[in-house]
Amino acid sequence: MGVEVVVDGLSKSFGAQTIWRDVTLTLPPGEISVLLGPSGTGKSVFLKSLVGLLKPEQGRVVINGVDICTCSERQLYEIRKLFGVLFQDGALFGSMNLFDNIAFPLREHTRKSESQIREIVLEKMEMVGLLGAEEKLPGEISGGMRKRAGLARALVLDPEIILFDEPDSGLDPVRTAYLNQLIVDLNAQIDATFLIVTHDINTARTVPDNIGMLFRRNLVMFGPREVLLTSTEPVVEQFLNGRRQGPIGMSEEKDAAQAAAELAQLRDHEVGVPQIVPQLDVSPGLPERAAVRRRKDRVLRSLRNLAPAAQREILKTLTPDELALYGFAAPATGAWPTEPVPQRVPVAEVPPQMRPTPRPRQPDPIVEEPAETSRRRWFGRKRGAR
Ligand SMILES: Nc1ncnc2c1ncn2[C@@H]1O[C@H](COP(=O)(O)OP(=O)(O)OP(=O)(O)O)[C@@H](O)[C@H]1O
Repeated sequence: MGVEVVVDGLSKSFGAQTIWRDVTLTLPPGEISVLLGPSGTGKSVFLKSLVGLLKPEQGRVVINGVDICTCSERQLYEIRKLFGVLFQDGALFGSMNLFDNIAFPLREHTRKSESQIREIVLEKMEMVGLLGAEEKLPGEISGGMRKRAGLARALVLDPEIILFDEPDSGLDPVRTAYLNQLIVDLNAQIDATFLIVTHDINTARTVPDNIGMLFRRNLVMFGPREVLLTSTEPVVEQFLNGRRQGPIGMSEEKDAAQAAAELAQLRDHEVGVPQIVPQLDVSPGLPERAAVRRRKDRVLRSLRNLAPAAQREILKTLTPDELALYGFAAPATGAWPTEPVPQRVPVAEVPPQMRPTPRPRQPDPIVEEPAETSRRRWFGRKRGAR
C-alpha cells in the first residue's frame, strides 16, 4: 500500500511574493487525489515542495515519520526514492529509445543486472500499453505515447507515491480519457498514493477519490470528491463549470464587487454545481482498487462532519448491504432527496457601477519547457554528483 503524505501548515514564498500559506491536508495512502487551481496558484510549487525540491518557510511535510522540510540530505534522498513523477511532457531524452529512457532510473539508481532491468522495463511497458515500442525514439511517437512512456519510467523503481504534473496537458479528449483510465487501472494494480495536478474538469470529476483547490494563496478546500463536486463556493463552482463569471479572472483573481456582479447576471441554467458523474471504475479483469474500501471506511467515520449535499452523494454510492453495515438507513422512497436551488441576488439589485464590463478574450500564452530542463528540475543531479 502507498504511504500517507501529511502536509501541515505549509507556507511558501519567493521573496515578497507569497505563493500559498498554511496549507494543511493529508493524502490518504493508496488513494487518488487531485489538486486544482487556476494558473499561477502554485500547484507545481506544491508538487516540488512534496519531493523536497523547494523548501517552504513554514510547516511540515511528513512522510514515513520524516519531516522532509527539516530532515538531512541523506534522509531526503531516501524519501525521494518513494516517489515517481510524471512530468507534463514525459521529460524523455530525445536521443534515447523508449527502452533506454524507461531503464534510465534503474541504471542510475540500482545495481540490477541488464536481464533484471529488461524484465522490469518490459513489465512496466506492458502496464502502460507500450509493449512493442521499445525501439521508438520519443520524436517518432504521439504525445499520448510519450506520456505513457514517462509513466512507465515513473513506475520502474516501484514508487509508493506518484505525482502527475498535468498528465492531460496537450492531449485530445479521447487520449485524456484513455490516460485517465490507465491512471485508475494502475492505482488498482500498485495501490500507491497518487496526486494529480490538472486543469481538466473531466479528469477532476471522474478520476480522484479526493479533490483540493488552491486559490488566492490558500487551499480553498481538500476532501472527498463529493465535497468539492457539490460545493457552492463561488470559486469552485466557477472552475468546475469552466465559466468566465466568478472570482477567477484572466490573470488570477477579480475584485469581489466585479465577481458578485457577474455572478448576479448569470442565467438560472448557468448557476449551481454540475451533476456528479460516477467515478471511473477499473477495467474488466483487473483487481478492485483496495483504496475504495479503505476510503469508504475513512469517509463514513466522519460523514456527519461533511456538508449535507456531500453526505447524500457519498451515501448514494453505497449498496444496500453497505448502508446496513455502516448503520445508515436507505431513503424510504428509494430516491435520495434533491438539493434546494441556490439563492441568487436578482440582477436589478446590483448597482449599475458594479455590473461587469465585457472584456476582450485573449489567448493564454502557453510556454512549453524543454524536456531536459524539466527532468533536471525534478531529478536534480545524478547519484554521486552531490
Ligand atoms: N523558482 C521560482 N522562483 C520564483 N518564483 C517562482 C519559482 N517557481 C515558481 N514561481 C512562481 O510561483 C507562482 C506559482 O507558479 P506555479 O508554476 O507553481 O503555478 P501553477 O499553479 O502550477 O500554474 P500552471 O497551472 O499555469 O502550471 C508563479 O507566480 C511563479 O512565477
